[in-house]
Amino acid sequence: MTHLTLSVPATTPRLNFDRVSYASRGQTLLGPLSLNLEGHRRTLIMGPNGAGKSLLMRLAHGLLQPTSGRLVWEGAAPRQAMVFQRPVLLRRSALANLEYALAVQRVPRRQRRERAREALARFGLEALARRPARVLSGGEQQRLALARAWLLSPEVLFLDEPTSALDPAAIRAVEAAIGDFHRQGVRIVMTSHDLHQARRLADEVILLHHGRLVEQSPAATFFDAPVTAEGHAFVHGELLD
Ligand SMILES: Nc1ncnc2c1ncn2[C@@H]1O[C@H](COP(=O)(O)OP(=O)(O)OP(=O)(O)O)[C@@H](O)[C@H]1O
Repeated sequence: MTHLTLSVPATTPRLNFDRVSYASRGQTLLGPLSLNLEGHRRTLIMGPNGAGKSLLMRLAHGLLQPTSGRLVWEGAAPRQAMVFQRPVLLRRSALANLEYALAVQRVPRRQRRERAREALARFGLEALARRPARVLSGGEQQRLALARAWLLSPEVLFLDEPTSALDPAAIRAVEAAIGDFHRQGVRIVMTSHDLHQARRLADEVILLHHGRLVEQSPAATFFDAPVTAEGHAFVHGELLD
């Protein structure tokens, strides 16, 4: 994977959750919660299964609308991309998947091939350009999804459990790519179950439990001296009930 030049933006977009909640069929699944996503950080959203991590991400990225409360970007909403646990890829080659993403962005046809190839090379996929995307391994598919996100030039990248189906080598490759995005100036918001991964990547941790915000702390605080009893239990691998 090629290394990227450093270009951290002077200002990072800030997203305010103001008493946001999300309900389905009369049942509140998330919130109400208030928090800010701010600064050029890597925020890891953690919590047990069903805590509401994916819902929080989907609300932040605008895929879901809150049932009450407000989500507000300070200033204009930034360019955003989202990477999912299992990438949704088209039934065509790796290269054609990226060319299609550029076509959707109305990039002129004559520029698409070169930019798509550049993105494949950046994520170490140039040898797989002609291979059908759906036969790529899980790790290769995830790198292709990251390459596709890269082509959107996001200011904020949301990642929902991007490595939970991958082996250690593929996890390392995806984590390295996330680090490159961040060094390039992209704000990272990511969900993970994995405490080791969070220790490697996080600048800040948000802990959810039963749809509630339990703790939002700098990573050093969260791992060394969590503020809440739930945070303490979570960091020590005890089950939250
Ligand atoms: N569209 C929906 N309709 C009804 N219930 C939903 C919907 N989406 C999520 N839920 C429920 O909301 C709760 C939170 O789901 P969410 O996917 O955010 O959890 P999570 O923390 O990401 O869990 P996991 O770690 O298992 O992925 C779960 O109980 C889930 O079943």
